Amino acid sequence: MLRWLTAGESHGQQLTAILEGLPAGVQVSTPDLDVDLARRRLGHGRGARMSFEQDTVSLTGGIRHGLTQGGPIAVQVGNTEWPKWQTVMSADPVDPEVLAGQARNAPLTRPRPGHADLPGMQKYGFDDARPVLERASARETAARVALGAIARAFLRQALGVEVVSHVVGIGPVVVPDGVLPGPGDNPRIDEDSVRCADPATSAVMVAEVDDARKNGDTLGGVVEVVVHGLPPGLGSHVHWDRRLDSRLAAALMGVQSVKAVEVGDGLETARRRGSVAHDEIVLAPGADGEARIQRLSDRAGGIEGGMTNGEVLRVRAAMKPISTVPRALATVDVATGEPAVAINQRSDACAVPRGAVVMEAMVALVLADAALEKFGGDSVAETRRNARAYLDALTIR
Ligand SMILES: Cc1cc2nc3c(=O)[nH]c(=O)nc-3n(C[C@H](O)[C@H](O)[C@H](O)COP(=O)(O)O)c2cc1C
Ligand SMILES: C=C(O[C@@H]1CC(C(=O)O)=C[C@@H](OP(=O)(O)O)[C@H]1O)C(=O)O
Repeated sequence: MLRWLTAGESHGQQLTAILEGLPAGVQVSTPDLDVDLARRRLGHGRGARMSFEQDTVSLTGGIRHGLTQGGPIAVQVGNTEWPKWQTVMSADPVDPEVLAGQARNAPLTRPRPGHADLPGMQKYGFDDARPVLERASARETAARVALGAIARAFLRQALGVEVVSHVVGIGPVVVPDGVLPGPGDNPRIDEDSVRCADPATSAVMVAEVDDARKNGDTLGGVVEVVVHGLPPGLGSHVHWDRRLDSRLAAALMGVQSVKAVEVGDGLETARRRGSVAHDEIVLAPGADGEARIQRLSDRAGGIEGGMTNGEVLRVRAAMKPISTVPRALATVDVATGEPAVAINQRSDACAVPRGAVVMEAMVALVLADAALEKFGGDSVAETRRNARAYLDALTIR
């Protein structure tokens, strides 16, 4: 079983993440994590912080000379702004007079509709939104992306699996049907400022973000994660919490701002008749010339009965618009009980392109867990052997 946890606040010293259960021998080092962390900072519509945040990453446990050792892997991602926040975010008590002189420490009492501020204050008994927004912030996704890079390395080395993503919608602008990134397409898609695989739609998305920003507004959208090279049989039909689709949905829904998850053609499938909703099975010659099982379509998004079916996996996550709206929304000042406008500090205008990289990380972590459940292995070589033996033994393939 693969387990992972993150800790740390948006303006704290650093984020910390632990990944436990990965086999030994996975080749991964700091530059691999840097690549994905840098991808997560990009995107038209990003806020000011993403232009200067460095995401200084350190691997502090579980990896030696570029290879995993089989023990828990510890990762730290430093926050560039820590020097400015070290008094306000100090773990240890600070002299109240020193704190009183810190403008940054002024209580935030005008909760933002759509953010965690108000329910978090009510639940944890705070009269200041600071402790809530510090942990609710999607800053935490930097830690998940660092772990996702490790899971990605494992999937690639053990199974030849590639996880890619693209933005399929920003606000009302959506890509045409049929745009599907191939296994090596991430670098090309990363070059597009909204991570859209269709250049014509990308230009309209950029204009939409510019228009929202000009009008003091924010946008959400939809990302699709596409996974190539998965064997059939990851996940299971036998119990709800072993289904791969339920595990993917929980992981994606657990990303800040995600409001819906769709597997394959999802909602559209519900509107179709059965005769045109499923993926018919045929025998056709494979690369080696032998007859192999193939599908005439991939409407299911590569999952049937809670298991991978050997086709390309496609999952979508819908992100709501950023809740720190510059044209600030109505709220109540919880200190005075008077009507007010919500807190509005610097913020992303649209985080969908960055969100796509986070979704990749979550999908990679869930798939690495499912692959280890199916194939086991204390070394990546053992996982690889087990997977090969399983595939070779399939009577129907
Ligand atoms: C990558 C990413 C970046 C985000 N950036 C911001 C931001 O700059 N400002 C903001 O108010 N919300 C931002 N959000 C969304 C908030 O974290 C989210 O609205 C908050 O957690 C409450 O949403 P929830 O109810 O879905 O958890 C971002 C989300 C993601 C995934
Ligand atoms: C810091 C990140 O995203 C942050 C997510 C976020 C939120 O409310 O979710 C609010 C903003 O934080 P700040 O006000 O410090 O700029 C974003 O920048 C990051 O992704 O690394």
